[in-house]
Amino acid sequence: MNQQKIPATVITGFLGAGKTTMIRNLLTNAAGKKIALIINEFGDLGVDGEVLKGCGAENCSEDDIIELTNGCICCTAADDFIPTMTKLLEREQRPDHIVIETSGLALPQPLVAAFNWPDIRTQVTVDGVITVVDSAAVAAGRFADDHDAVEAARVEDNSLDHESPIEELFEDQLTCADLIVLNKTDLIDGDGLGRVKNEVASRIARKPVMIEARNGEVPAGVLLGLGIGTEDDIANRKSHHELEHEEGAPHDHDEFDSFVVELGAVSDPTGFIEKLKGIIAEHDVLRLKGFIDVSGKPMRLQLQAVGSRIDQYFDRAWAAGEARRTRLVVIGLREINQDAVRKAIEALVQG
Ligand SMILES: Nc1nc2c(ncn2[C@@H]2O[C@H](COP(=O)(O)OP(=O)(O)OP(=O)(O)O)[C@@H](O)[C@H]2O)c(=O)[nH]1
Repeated sequence: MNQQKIPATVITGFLGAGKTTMIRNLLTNAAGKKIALIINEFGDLGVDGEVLKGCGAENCSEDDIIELTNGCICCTAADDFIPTMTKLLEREQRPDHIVIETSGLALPQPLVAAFNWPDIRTQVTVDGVITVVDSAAVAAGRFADDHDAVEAARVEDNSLDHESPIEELFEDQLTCADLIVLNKTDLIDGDGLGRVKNEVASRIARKPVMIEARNGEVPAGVLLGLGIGTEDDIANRKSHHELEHEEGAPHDHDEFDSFVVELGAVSDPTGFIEKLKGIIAEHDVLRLKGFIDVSGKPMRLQLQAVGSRIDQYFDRAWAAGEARRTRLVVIGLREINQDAVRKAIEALVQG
């Protein structure tokens, strides 16, 4: 039986950071995958929903864009978010990926915790939390382009149960992020970008996984892992080059690199995954996706990692006559040392 779960990505970031712009770009560049969008906006009254519905992307129809306007998604998860997810999962044509755009004031942690709800946990896997940062604002010593507007919205909003000052919210959104998108880099110079990177790094204890973007243009493979050929069929075996030139892809993205590592069976998947985390951190791997052949197990272990978040579950039995193997697609920045990553991963199964 196929027990494939639907990956869900949470996108956070302050008002005006560029979340909607990034998602809009994503919808026109989604490698033919069907995306459902849950948008939580209660401050700016359905504007983002209208913008996104208006983009006419085939893989995300108006029905697939669901707006939650009854309050902050992280404060009302049980009343609003969970029933919405349940309905989405009951649909005959289920999405390939769920994207949740939180309001700029949401705390990601409670939302991520909501994915542990019994009905949801069995059908959906949290792919990752992506936090979009307004680099121009941060370089100028603020967190948002209109800092006062964000603060005013926070103070005025009666539906917010949490009263974190804006700086704490910024830190929470960064701390929870598996991938940080430094957007609006067109508005700053190299020195400014350096300051932004330092500022972001100084606010989180662990090593942040950061990428730079203009107008939220990040390939769907990097952002959501879409179109990355982890399966064996030719249609899915898109090379790095092909991925960059998908129809509708805005630009070529020479700043990213992807490659495949193939291995034999893994006898200790827990130890393997733990060590894989170290390799991901050491080599700044942005995303890793694939499956593991676990010795002696009839099912294959599906694996997806965004930054240091790794999720794994047995998705289906190996078919009769199917060659069992471990296959991982690795995505990093252009500078990634392919050989070193490959050797490090290979060494994990060589005892
Ligand atoms: N110069 C520049 N402008 C950008 C970039 N990304 C987004 N913008 C602009 O910034 C403004 C805010 O972008 P949105 O995508 O609406 O931001 P958001 O995070 O969705 O904001 P809210 O939905 O209000 O929380 C828009 O006018 C965008 O056109 C960028 O990389 N560079």
